[in-house]
Amino acid sequence: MKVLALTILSNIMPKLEGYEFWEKTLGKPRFIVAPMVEQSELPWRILSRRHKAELCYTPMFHSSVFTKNPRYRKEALASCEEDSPLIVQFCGNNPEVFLEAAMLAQDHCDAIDLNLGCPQSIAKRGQYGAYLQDKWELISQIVSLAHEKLSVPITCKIRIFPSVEKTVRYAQMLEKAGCQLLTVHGRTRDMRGPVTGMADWSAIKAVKAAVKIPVFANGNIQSLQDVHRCMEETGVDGVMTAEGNLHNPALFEGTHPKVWDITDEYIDLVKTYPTPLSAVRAHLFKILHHSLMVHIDLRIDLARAKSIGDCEEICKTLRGRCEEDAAKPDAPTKPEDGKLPHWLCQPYFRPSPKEAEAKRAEKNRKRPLSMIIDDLNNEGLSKSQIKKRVRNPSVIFHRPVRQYEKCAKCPNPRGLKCVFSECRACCKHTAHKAVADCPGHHLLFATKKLKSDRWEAEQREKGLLTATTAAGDALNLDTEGSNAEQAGTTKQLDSG
Ligand SMILES: Cc1cc2nc3c(=O)[nH]c(=O)nc-3n(C[C@H](O)[C@H](O)[C@H](O)COP(=O)(O)O)c2cc1C
Repeated sequence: MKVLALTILSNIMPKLEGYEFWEKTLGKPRFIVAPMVEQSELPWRILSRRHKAELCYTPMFHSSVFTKNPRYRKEALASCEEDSPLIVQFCGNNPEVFLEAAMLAQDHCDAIDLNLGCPQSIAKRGQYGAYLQDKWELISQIVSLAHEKLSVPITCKIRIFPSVEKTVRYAQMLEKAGCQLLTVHGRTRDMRGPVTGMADWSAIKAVKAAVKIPVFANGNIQSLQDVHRCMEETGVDGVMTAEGNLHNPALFEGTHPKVWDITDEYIDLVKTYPTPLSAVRAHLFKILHHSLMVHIDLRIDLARAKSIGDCEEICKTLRGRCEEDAAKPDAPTKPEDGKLPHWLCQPYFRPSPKEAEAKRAEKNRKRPLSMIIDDLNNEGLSKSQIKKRVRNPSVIFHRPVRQYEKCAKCPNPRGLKCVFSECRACCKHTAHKAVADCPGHHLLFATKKLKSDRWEAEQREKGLLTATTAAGDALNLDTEGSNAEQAGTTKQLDSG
C-alpha cells in the first residue's frame, strides 16, 4: 500500500529538493535516529518513533549485495505504515551499481543516503564509507548520477576532516553534485574504537553556514539537553543520535523510562516483526547496560541466550531484581554523581581516549608500553601478535606442539604399541624378515607360519600331502595370510 502510494506520488509530483524536501516530504524533522548496522532495524525504528523520533534511517546496506541477493533485499526493505519518514542508506563505490541498488529501494522510502562515514576496517578493505573521503571525483559521480536518475532525493552522511576548511569544501562539493541533505558526524575517520573522543561541533557549524541544503549534526548527543544545545551552537536543522538512542530510546522525549518497560515494548515489537537474535541481544545489552553491571550473572545468561524466549525470561528475572533494588530503603531517588539509578534508561559515557589508554596500562600492571613491547619481542612474537597481546594479555600464540617418538629406522612417528619401536611400514618389513609378530600393528607372521606348519604336518600324517602340493598350498596359504592381513589393515583404516 505504502509502496504503491509512493510510486504514484513520485510519478505525478516533481522531485522536491533541499529545504522543500526536508519540510514537505520529511515533515521538518529535528529528532533523527542514525543509520546503524544491525541496530536501526524495523522494530527499533518503530520503538524510537513511538518515543518522539521524527525521522529514521535504515542500517547501511551494501549496494552490490543488494542488487544481487533478493533475500537480502527483502529483509533490508522490511517496513510498515508506521515506519515513515524513512531514508535507506547504502555504501558503495561504483556509480552504476549504487544507482541500481537505489532504484530497487526508491519506492520503499523517502530518500537514499550514501554512507561516506564508515571508518571500520571492512570499509577500508571494500573501499567505501569514510575511505572514499579522498576520492572526490568518484563521490561526485555517484551523487550526481543518483541525483539525475532517482525519483527520490539523494542525501549523504560524512565524517569531518582534521581541517575545517577542507570539510567545508567537501560539503560544498557534495552539494554541487546534487546532495539534497547532509549529515555531518563531527569526528574524523581516525576517531573510532578506544580513540573515539568528542565530536567537533564547530566544524558542523562551519558546514551549516557554507551550504544551502539542510544539515543534520551527529556526535555527542546523549540527552534532550544536548539536542537543544547542539542546535543552538551549530544552527543545524536536525540532530542525529546513534549510541544515545540505543541506551535510551526515549532520549528525544527527555525522559528516562524504567529499563523493563523499554525491553518489554521492544520484545513485543520483535514478536510482530521478526528480527535476528543477534540484533535483539545487542539492543538488550545496550538498554540494560547499567543493570547488567550490577547483576553480572544475567549478563552471562544474556550472552548465552539462544532464542527470543530466553531473552524474555532473562528480562523478566532482571525486572524482579531491579524492582527489589528500587524498593530498598537506601535506593537512590535522584542522580548520584551525575548517574541515575541503574534501572533507568540512561546514557553510557565511553572513556575518553586518555582514560582508555590509562585503563589498558592498568591492565598491564602500569608498565610503560615500550617495556611490554620489549618483553614481547623477546618472546619472538610477530608485530601483529605483539599488538594482539597488548590488547589482550591472556591471548596464547604458541600452543605446545605434541611431540611424537620417531621410528627406530626412519623419521616417521613410531607406532606406540609396536614391539620393534617402528612405524608400520618399517615394522612390516622387519617382522616379515624375522617371521615375527607385532600385535600393535596387527602383523602376525610368526602365528601364521606356526599355523601353516601345523596344517602341513597334519596333512602329511594323513598322507594327503606330497612335496609339490605342500609347496603350492603353502604358497596359497601365504597369499591368504597376506589377504587376511590386508583386510585387517583396511578395517583398521576404515574405523580410524
Ligand atoms: C551499532 C552502530 C552501528 C552503526 N552503523 C552505521 C551505519 O550503518 N551507517 C552509518 O552511516 N553510521 C553507522 N554508525 C555510526 C552512527 O550512525 C553515528 O554516526 C555514530 O555512532 C556517531 O553518533 P553518536 O555519537 O550519536 O553515537 C553506527 C554506529 C553504531 C553505534
